[in-house]
Amino acid sequence: MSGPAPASVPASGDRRRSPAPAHLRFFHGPMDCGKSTLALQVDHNQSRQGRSGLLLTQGDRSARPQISSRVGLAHDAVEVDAATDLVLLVRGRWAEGTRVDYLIVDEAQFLTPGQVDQLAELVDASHVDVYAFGLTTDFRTRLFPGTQRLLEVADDVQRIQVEVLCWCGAPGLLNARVVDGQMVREGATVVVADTAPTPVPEADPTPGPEVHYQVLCRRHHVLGQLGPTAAGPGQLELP
Ligand SMILES: Nc1ncnc2c1ncn2[C@@H]1O[C@H](COP(=O)(O)OP(=O)(O)O)[C@@H](O)[C@H]1O
Ligand SMILES: Cc1cn([C@H]2C[C@H](O)[C@@H](COP(=O)(O)O)O2)c(=O)[nH]c1=O
Repeated sequence: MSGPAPASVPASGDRRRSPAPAHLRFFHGPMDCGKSTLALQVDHNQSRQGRSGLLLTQGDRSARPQISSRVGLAHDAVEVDAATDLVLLVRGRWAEGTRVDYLIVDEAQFLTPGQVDQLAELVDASHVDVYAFGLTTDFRTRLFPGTQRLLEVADDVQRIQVEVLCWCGAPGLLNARVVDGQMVREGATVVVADTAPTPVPEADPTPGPEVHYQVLCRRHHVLGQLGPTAAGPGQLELP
């Protein structure tokens, strides 16, 4: 057999570091539920065991090639896009002599279904553990294609337990896209933005529409009600 050694197996063939079968694990939830934080915690715990990981992201909120969490943690990551072949990416690391025992994949909702199948191939054929973190649904409450494929093929699927609260206090599971203060239901599936309004730079003479996201409970997502903070205190009736 030719070609580089599988990612998780050191050149010596010593499998002691990875005795259990590899898994594809998917953690999902709405925006702001702690996905990136958990991704960095998993990486921290795995690397403390002497395992070597590769972190992947696309369109991180920091606008940099990194995984960043609102808790304040951040770690450099490889920026991927829809054209990235994830098997080739990992094989490239092997070819450089870098071990890859596990992958941390943030913003996994943006993966194509084919890329999710590549992750499954890395698990099954090369014993790479994959930890993927992503949004459950888009602003229209529909599964992202990458999320759907992960739900179909992952060995283990967990909804993240940290509750994000709607403005009314109920658990918020759905993401609203807010454009210039109005909740919208039409538009491109992917519009990278944060949950807080982005300040428009004073020097910018032609600012585009201001886009941010807000997590709502199902009732207020259906009603399209962003709550008193969005409309100004006291302007909307409380439920
Ligand atoms: N100042 C803070 N102190 C404690 N926790 C915080 C703070 N700011 C944000 N968080 C936590 O960070 C979570 C968001 O984490 P993050 O990993 O950025 O979310 P996601 O990747 O799902 O959008 C919030 O739900 C909240 O629990
Ligand atoms: C709902 C929704 C979100 N997005 C974008 C917005 C953010 O850039 C990311 C999610 O970031 P987080 O780490 O979960 O906070 O996804 C999008 O493009 N389309 C959507 O419908």
